[in-house]
Amino acid sequence: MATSATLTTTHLSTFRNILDEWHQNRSKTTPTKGFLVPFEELQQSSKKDALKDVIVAFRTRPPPNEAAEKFHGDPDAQDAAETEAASAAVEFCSGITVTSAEPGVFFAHVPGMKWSGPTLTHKPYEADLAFGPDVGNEEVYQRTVVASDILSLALSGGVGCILAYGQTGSGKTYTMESVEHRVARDLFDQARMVGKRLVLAQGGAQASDTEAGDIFEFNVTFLELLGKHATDLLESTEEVDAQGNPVRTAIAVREDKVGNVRPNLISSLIRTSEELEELINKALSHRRTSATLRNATSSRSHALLTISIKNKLLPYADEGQLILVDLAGSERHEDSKDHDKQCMEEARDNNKSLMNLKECVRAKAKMAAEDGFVHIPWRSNKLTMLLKPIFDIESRQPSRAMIIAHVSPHIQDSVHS
Ligand SMILES: Nc1ncnc2c1ncn2[C@@H]1O[C@H](COP(=O)(O)OP(=O)(O)OP(=O)(O)O)[C@@H](O)[C@H]1O
Repeated sequence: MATSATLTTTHLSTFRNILDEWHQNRSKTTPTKGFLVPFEELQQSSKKDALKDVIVAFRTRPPPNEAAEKFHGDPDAQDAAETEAASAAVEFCSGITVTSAEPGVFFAHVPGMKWSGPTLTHKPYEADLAFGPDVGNEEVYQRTVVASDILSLALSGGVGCILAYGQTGSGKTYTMESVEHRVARDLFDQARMVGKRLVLAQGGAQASDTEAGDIFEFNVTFLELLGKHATDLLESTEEVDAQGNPVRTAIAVREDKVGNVRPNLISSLIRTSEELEELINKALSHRRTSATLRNATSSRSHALLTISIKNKLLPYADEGQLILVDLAGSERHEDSKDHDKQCMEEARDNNKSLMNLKECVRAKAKMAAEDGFVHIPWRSNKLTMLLKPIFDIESRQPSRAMIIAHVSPHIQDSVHS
């Protein structure tokens, strides 16, 4: 049985004691194994064999500083107001336990109530990787994007996709923006290396001055999907609506006559890391944010950055694609109850598209594991239609999806998690 928010707050100290005891017992029985390769050795590591088509990583954010301090108890907190503030803060930090490890697991500590008093059920969830609150953005990037070799896959004509998934306020944009900037930093160096190998393989002499642009052409689009409405984040506009949000041209998301989903977006030719970085900054500054109960700067939309990579040496080869997706947050009913009608509809459409995405990811993972046919319902939603290169089983292109699932540390979110 799940408890209400009030009940959770009332029994926080009991929950904290149960949790402390659980942590003590767990450390005796299950030593944490940690990551297979230490961070310092990651760059040299060649652990790239047997990569899966779908890789899932958990990430949790640290609680705000003052909440962490209060969680460990303030013996001097005497008055009721202080205790109440401590209780409110404590809610932030006791709902889950994520230990950084590979393979990874997170425990949701689900509060409940029995005749004998408050209880916590410790539910484990497994994934390929897990990042606790102490792991920084560079390490997350190295262990996900770099270790899964997604840039090389896209440069070799495949489709690489990185998705940040999770509840609103759980840290998706924090992760994804850092991934986007690091991809901008690394893509052209990686392209130069892949390009040189290609020139050699074609019997050409390895020219030390081969540049990424000699071999590849990079075109970038940036789409925002809010509810059912798609717009182009690279479109500049001065016009704003009654809420002060920029008014942009609606973009149709549909299959064309030959089955491609190619929305009519501004496509920018990019030649250097700096140009890509500038474009990302421009698009992100256009992204709409609004305050929600859980996040003062919630994005509330899906943002898809797509880098198409044409190989100039192999004009008939498939174009590689790198798709970086900062998904809209899933919102519980309680999180959206203060929304106006339009926001409610958007939250409902967002949740629906996320459900659909989950179905497609599960079907793709099942298909990869069983090596047989599984129907992937990617046509049911605009979001999954935009991810057709990943989900279409008729596609000849190899693909890999890395899902970074963000888990809120808040105890009242454990049921949702
Ligand atoms: N790992 C982290 N370390 C430090 N701060 C973090 C971390 N993750 C998130 N934050 C901070 O938490 C706040 C919420 O994060 P963010 O906006 O990324 O959440 P979100 O999941 O994208 O939310 P929404 O779906 O509402 O847009 C931000 O202020 C962000 O800087």
